[in-house]
Amino acid sequence: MLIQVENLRKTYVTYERGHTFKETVASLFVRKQKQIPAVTGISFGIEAGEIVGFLGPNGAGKSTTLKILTGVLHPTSGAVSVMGYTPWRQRKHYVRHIGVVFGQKSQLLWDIPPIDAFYMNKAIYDIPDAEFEETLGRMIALLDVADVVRKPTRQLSLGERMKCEFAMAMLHRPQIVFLDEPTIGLDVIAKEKIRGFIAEMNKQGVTFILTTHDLDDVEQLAQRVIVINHGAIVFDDAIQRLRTMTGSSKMLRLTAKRPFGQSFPAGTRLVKRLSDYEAELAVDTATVELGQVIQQLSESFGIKDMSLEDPAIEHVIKELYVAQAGGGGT
Ligand SMILES: Nc1ncnc2c1ncn2[C@@H]1O[C@H](COP(=O)(O)OP(=O)(O)OP(=O)(O)O)[C@@H](O)[C@H]1O
Repeated sequence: MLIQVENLRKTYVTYERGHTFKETVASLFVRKQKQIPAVTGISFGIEAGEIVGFLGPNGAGKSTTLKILTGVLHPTSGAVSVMGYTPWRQRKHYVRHIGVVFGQKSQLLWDIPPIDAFYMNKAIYDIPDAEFEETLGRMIALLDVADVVRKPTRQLSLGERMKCEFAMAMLHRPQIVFLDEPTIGLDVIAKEKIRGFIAEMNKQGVTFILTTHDLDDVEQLAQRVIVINHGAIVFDDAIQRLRTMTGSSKMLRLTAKRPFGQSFPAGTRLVKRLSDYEAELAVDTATVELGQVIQQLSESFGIKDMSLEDPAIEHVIKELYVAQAGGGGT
């Protein structure tokens, strides 16, 4: 196992200042402690070569987990082993094996071109000349940034800068790369380019752990998803399993020849009636055969047009969040 996390907890401790002037002055003398349980005992393992997506609503504890895994934050309790390292204890040696890209925080230097920052990293990581030139050439070609890397960073578009952030993160050939919202704010084309790059690096053996609010990132990249809510894991499995969690495993959009009546075939649920002739049905393929449903629909209403889709993953995720909000923590 490349990454092993056991019962990880992080409780932030902050001090209340009070709202009024009097309370603020009083808080200088007697500080009232406030505990924020950001991660409440999570465990998981990640194998080499995986791409794992971390999903969860705002404040769920994703960044906190990622910060602990990259060694910048100490947990309150629990154990983490990444390639045999305890990230926050052996940070100096550990960081040579990992890469980090934060969509909201640049690793490049604003006033100098990325290429100069790359050479600074070469020195920091002590990368041999030949290895560095080879990796740099490969990254520049893959990301198509030959001209871009020579312009001052502050002149770059967000998409160009993100490509350079990725190039920089890969120069010391990390085996694991942590990504925090890597496609945030990017246009469709830039997103595709970045996702293509991640997939290519993964083919070459790099393990990726990414947090994102963009479900397309997850759908296109991750084989596995860990959903975290209120600091606890509420789902950890293959992305395909997420789709089937709502029970209805196929969405059927139908345009009929005759107007719909009141009843639809058993094993289907009317999701949306778009008109007298158009409707969206959820088909529970665990209890009824799809072919049978289609035949019944054809007999009852006639089929003018029809499409079949998996349920939107967004829908499943929303249900997971809601279920947790009602059920409290684990
Ligand atoms: N330095 C800190 N001090 C106190 N509380 C913090 C600190 N950092 C995060 N928190 C709190 O811990 C909880 C988890 O935050 P975290 O940033 O890990 O969530 P997240 O899942 O990454 O959210 P987002 O999607 O909004 O980035 C939140 O309630 C947050 O307010």
